[in-house]
Amino acid sequence: MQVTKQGHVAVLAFPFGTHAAPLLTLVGRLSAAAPNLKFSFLNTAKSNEKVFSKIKIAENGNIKAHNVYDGVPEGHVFSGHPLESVELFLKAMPETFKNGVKEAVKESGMKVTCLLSDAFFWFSGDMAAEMGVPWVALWTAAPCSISVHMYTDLIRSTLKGNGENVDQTLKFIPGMSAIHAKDLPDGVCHGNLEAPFSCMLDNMGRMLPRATALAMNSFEEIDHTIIDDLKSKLKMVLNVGPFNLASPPQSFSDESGCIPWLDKHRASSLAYLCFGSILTPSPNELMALAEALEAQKVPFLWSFRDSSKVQLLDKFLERTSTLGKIVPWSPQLQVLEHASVGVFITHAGWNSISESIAGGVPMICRPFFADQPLNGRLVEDIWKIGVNVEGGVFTKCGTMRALDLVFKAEQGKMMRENIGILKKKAREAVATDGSSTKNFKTLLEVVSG
Ligand SMILES: [O-]c1cc(O)cc2[o+]c(-c3ccc(O)cc3)c(O[C@@H]3O[C@H](CO)[C@H](O)[C@H](O)[C@H]3O)cc12
Ligand SMILES: O=c1ccn([C@@H]2O[C@H](COP(=O)(O)OP(=O)(O)O)[C@@H](O)[C@H]2O)c(=O)[nH]1
Repeated sequence: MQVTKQGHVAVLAFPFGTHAAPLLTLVGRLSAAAPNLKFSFLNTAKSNEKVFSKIKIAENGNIKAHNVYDGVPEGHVFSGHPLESVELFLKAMPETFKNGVKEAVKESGMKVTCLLSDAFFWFSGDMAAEMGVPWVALWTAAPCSISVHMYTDLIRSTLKGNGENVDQTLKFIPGMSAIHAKDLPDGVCHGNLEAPFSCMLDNMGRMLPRATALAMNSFEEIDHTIIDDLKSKLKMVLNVGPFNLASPPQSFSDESGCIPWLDKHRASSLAYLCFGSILTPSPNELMALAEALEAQKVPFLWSFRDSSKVQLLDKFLERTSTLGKIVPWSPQLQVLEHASVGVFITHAGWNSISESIAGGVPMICRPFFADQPLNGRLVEDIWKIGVNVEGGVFTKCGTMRALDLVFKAEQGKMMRENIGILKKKAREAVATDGSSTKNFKTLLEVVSG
């Protein structure tokens, strides 16, 4: 599948969480299929450095990183508020990207022929209209969560007047009868609805109908009801994932020797733990989690990124040095495809869930924020491919019970069967005549004009 058309695609990346990485992966796929297209990848310097070092994109020289202002004033002293850098970045938009596009056009000598942005960037509709080019938005989370943002007004008006603590289900939205109001991201019907991030999500839901296409890191067969409903509200909905299956297998670095360590273990015998690129559980939860693994004698591979907290586990590691291994970073795609991994203890970030499905590994979820509670509900109640920790936080007893459920109970057997079915559907979607492959061809036509 190759197109020869020339053009210049301006790509706008959200530099927090794991958003820029899947967007760059998609750009790599598009560039390989359309080698005469130039891609200007606009992102903060810090995020560009991270994603371009980790993602080995087709070296055809047509993808160029452009650093945009991150919104942090010179000499700024951070307060330590977790959202501060995000809100500074949001405040500086869209000027940061408008300036970035101007520079990319000047440097390449080519007018922009398509705008490809993270779906968060609702202002891309106006930017694309001013340039007279298509706007393609990429939603890097689950189909269910973008649908929530499309229905924000209806959710707010329907749930209005019910106390914050009244637990309502969204039975008035197609495909969401099992979703609870408390599962929703902050900014939809709870939290500070006037906060910059909440306003961005609200604007996104209003502006997406102007997008020429909404691309998603998912596959149609995962949730036909919601995806069909999205198609009734948007011009074009193109599920072109799971990205980790749709892209050709990449060489990967395994500096900590994870794969050789996994090779020494029996099939479905161990737990893999990772909480994404932003989060680390509290010290109390870390200790509870460690005690549960030790008490159950479950071998574990733990990707633990927070060097300031890892010493909390020193004593635990001394006692369990023959049981488990802690690493600062793992080749997660390859780990989840390894036969020895029997359960993935995760924060329920979408990329992690998508990769666990691709690997056929049931999950124990401990959601923290954003779309993670919603993803945890999908895992436990809709797809039945895992469980959420009791009470929403790691305790020694609750985690031991969850491990027993997955490894020893009949319910765990059912989870493995269910995720095996989803894994098969995901692989069929990216096969030569699969739904995601067909959608990618359509996306390529839109992007290449
Ligand atoms: O990095 C983030 C920082 C922040 O302050 C807020 C968010 O919110 C979301 C989000 C919000 C609402 C929603 O419906 C989905 C996501 C973030 O998205 C992250 O996306 C990942 C997939 O690309 C993954 O699903 C993570 O769990 C989300 O946190 C990031 C940030
Ligand atoms: O040791 C690690 C930790 C994370 N990841 C990758 O980081 C991403 C985490 O994305 P997710 O959406 O789950 O969570 P977020 O980072 O957005 O909270 C996934 O693609 C993982 O494969 C990885 O490769 N190795």
